[in-house]
Amino acid sequence: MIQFKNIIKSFGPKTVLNDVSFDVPTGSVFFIIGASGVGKSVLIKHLVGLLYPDSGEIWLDDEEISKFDEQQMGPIRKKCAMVFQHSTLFDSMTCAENVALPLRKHKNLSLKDALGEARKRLQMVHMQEFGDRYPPELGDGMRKRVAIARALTLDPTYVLFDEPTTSLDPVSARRVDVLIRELSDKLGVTSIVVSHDLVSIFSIADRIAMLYRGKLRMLGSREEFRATPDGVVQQFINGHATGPMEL
Ligand SMILES: Nc1ncnc2c1ncn2[C@@H]1O[C@H](COP(=O)(O)OP(=O)(O)OP(=O)(O)O)[C@@H](O)[C@H]1O
Repeated sequence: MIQFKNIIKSFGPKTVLNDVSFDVPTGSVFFIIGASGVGKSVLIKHLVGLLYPDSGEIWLDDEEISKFDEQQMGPIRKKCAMVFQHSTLFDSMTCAENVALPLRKHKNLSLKDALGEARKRLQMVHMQEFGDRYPPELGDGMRKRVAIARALTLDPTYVLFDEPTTSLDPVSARRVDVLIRELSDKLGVTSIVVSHDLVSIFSIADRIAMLYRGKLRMLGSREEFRATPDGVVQQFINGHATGPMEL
């Protein structure tokens, strides 16, 4: 379980997160939503030690990671893998070699064993037949799935997705949604997804946290979000140009 407790984070005079608290239940697909610039990426960067709160606590499986130094964050980064918005695959390596890279680095496997493990991860994302292809030969959706396979190499408990469907065509986006759902349902992975994609949110989220003007505006299920009388939430989830939201 992940717990954010009273997180405050400012950059200079600008307070981005102002007393944000919520829990992410284990095994769930948990979405963090909100307008551009509201602090969604800032929040998830705290989970891998890319940022630290000015005050407040972050707990991950009974450890207060917001107090951890760089060395202590090492094992946390294995437990908590991140899939960045833009694919960070190496173009000069095959997909299997890309996925094998963290195994070679962290598990000291031989090339042959690492490639064998990599092919298993590619199978998890339904990309097994593309192991010998190079990333530039593939479309954006397939590259995203290879990046997800690479994030799975060290058997993480948590996978953080930063806008995984942004810039994908609708069919590829839905395939990525299905995959994120499968990772939770079949492997028990807890997925934290930062997204604006309303179709994704309302197809696969177990729980949703909406940030607004530095605060947690609402935490709930898809049904609770659909039913809320909160005008700000309704404007956001219905994508209305006008309404009470201040941008
Ligand atoms: N390292 C940093 N230094 C200064 N300001 C930062 C830093 N990182 C983020 N910010 C600011 O924090 C605010 C929130 O940024 P963040 O990237 O979390 O937004 P977001 O909700 O993920 O937006 P988007 O949906 O557009 O990606 C922005 O105003 C951004 O400029």
